[in-house]
Amino acid sequence: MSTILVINSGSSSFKYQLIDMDTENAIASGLVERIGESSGHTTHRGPSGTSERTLEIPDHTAGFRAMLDAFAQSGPSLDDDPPIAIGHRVVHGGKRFFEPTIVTPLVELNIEDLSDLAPLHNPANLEGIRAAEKAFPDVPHVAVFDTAFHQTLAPEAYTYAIDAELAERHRVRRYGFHGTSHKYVSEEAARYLGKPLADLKQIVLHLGNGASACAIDGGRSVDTSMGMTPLEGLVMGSRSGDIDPAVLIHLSRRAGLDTDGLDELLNRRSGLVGLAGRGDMRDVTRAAAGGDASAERALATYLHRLKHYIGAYFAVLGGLDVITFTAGVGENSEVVRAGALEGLGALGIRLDPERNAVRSRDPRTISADDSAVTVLVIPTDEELEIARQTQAAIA
Ligand SMILES: Nc1ncnc2c1ncn2[C@@H]1O[C@H](COP(=O)(O)OP(=O)(O)O)[C@@H](O)[C@H]1O
Ligand SMILES: CC(=O)OP(=O)(O)O
Ligand SMILES: [Mg+2]
Repeated sequence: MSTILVINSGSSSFKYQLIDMDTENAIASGLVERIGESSGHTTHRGPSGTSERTLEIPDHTAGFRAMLDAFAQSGPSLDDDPPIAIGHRVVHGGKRFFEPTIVTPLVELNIEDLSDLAPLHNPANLEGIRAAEKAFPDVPHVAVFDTAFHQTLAPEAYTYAIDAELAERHRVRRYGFHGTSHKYVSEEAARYLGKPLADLKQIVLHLGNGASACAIDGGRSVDTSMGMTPLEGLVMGSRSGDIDPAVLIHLSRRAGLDTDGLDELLNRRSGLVGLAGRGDMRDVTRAAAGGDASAERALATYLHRLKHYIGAYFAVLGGLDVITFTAGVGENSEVVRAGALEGLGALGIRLDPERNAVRSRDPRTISADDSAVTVLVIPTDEELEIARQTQAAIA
């Protein structure tokens, strides 16, 4: 059996899947959570069921070891049947990386060099790569970049209107993220509808802990809401998304916040956390339904921003065939889907409330039959997409 192990590292957690490339089925998958907190947690699903452990996981290296222990204890054995390659999600590829790339010491240096553009993500990605190289020194490691899918953005979509020379020197431009997910989901949408990708104007709303919108024309990313870093755009779990840049100037002058303080504010104490004191959309929608005023405000702000991007991308695309919701919030929250599309009948967007209420792990249509724009829910599978690209890179 040829398998590929995929590591999708986040700032305080990582997900993994061992995928059989002949069938594209996950033989094992799991989650290592709360890395760096006093009690970490692992969940491993393998052929013999699900096993969980609570233990201290100080860093991603320890997290990787905890994953190897889970494989050793609950199977399948990675010693008896080692993967043919390891695929790694790397969030920021800057201007250098547009393709899945076999990891070398030079590639690692470049990923490290891009860390200040993705401080929550690239250091964790690199730590995952290094731990994996120690455990599997004899197989190729492939980096698959979140930024790669957005290489098709036109200059007017990636340019910030500041001093051009300064921007060039400091690599300031829109790169965009979640590209692996936007690519996978937009291709799945075309497949589900039985229509050529080349004929479709699509908006994909990737709403997880981090969230981004993407306008896709004929399979090419033409605009996306995240920017130079994964901070711009939509309201997220703990990130602000769009904000008047002068707010930073004001807060540094009047509230005594230095650059680290501003970084911490915008990346960790903003978004749903900043507005409602909690970053998980399940808690926010529950509290809002119970009449909690700050949760109501947080949800309304989140939905207003989403609607704003849907309208903007309709205009950028010059028409629209499909809107697809994906990732944790997009796949699971009927309240968010309904709220984001409420009042968009004039754009030909009409939800069917009964279809929207269906809970399922399958791709599904949630728009009404008379809706000009088809609205879908499609579960993302970044790990499968990374495995496919890893296989192509080593072929
Ligand atoms: N039933 C649900 N209703 C609303 N939100 C949900 C539900 N299930 C999961 N979520 C949201 O999904 C988020 C995680 O999404 P996910 O795509 O796994 O994020 P990430 O990959 O960024 O960690 C959680 O923080 C939670 O807010
Ligand atoms: C790029 C990004 O924000 O990723 P995540 O949603 O996994 O935090
Ligand atoms: Mg994610």
